Amino acid sequence: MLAVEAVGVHKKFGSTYGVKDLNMSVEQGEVFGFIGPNGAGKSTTIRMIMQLLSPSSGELHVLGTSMRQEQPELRRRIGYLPSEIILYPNMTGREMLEFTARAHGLKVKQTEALQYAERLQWDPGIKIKAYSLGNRKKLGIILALLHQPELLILDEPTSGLDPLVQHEFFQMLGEFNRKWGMTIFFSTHVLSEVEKVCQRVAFIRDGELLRISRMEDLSAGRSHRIMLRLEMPGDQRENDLLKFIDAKVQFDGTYHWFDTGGNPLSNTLAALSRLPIADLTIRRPTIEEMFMDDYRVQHAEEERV
Ligand SMILES: Nc1ncnc2c1ncn2[C@@H]1O[C@H](COP(=O)(O)OP(=O)(O)OP(=O)(O)O)[C@@H](O)[C@H]1O
Repeated sequence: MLAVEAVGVHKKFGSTYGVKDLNMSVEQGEVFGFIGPNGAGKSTTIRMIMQLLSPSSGELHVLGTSMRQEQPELRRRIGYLPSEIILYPNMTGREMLEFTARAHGLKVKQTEALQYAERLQWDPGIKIKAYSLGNRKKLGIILALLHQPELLILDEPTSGLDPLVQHEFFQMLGEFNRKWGMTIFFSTHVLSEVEKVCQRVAFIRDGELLRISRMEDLSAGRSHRIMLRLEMPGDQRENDLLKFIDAKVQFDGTYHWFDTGGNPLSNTLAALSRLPIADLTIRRPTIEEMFMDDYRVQHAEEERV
């Protein structure tokens, strides 16, 4: 059984698409990252998985159940952290925990909620209206975990959490995944987050899923991006050394841009040291650039076939 399976799913809002022809499957027991810029369609997808929106067309299955009809029972098997959490402002954190636990037929002391609170450095004794953004987020995380769900859906879980708490949170996710086989689906726009915990990652943009990659395939053997300004002005693309480093070197009027390709960075730097450098920036490609590179390569291959 798959945890999530989308086949040709579209979601239209009037004349615009939230999601277009989404085809994706998430295995049970997998930690799956869902990456994309603002407005890409991440929350729309998550809201369809959570039955808060219905697909306009296509087939969506969650934990083996079709989303064609309301499936209230399914909610008990899923933990959900929305990107914006709605809470009762006059309750304390502990009262909110008790309230949600009761909805699951549980008492807080039967759950691990207070251990999670300690690990996330969260104080349950404060009124919700007095919580900072980070503390609201921590409460949202604990509420989503309270009933130890089979499938945990996290929409931008780390915004507002400081780095130490983020680290602990990722540790916890890894433990739940290993200990209980919890499937974790989380959306983010931060590469370092998916690198830490995800086995596979999907990239979505403008409502379209561009690609799904295994984490190790995405980052293996990646080149660096170099941005170089030379002492001499003007287009130096015909310079033998630059052509040797990357035959596809580009020039934007001020800077030359190129990739190290499969060459070790030290070889590129040794070659560059023979040029009169005025300014130099070296960076890893962003996740979007990685996906776009893979996407172009894939399409070029498809066109050749
Ligand atoms: N209820 C709605 N009514 C109309 N358009 C919507 C609605 N919800 C989302 N959209 C549109 O669908 C597209 C996808 O939005 P969505 O919120 O899913 O993106 P996202 O990837 O979650 O972005 P963000 O990171 O900014 O939350 C956007 O163009 C958005 O304006």
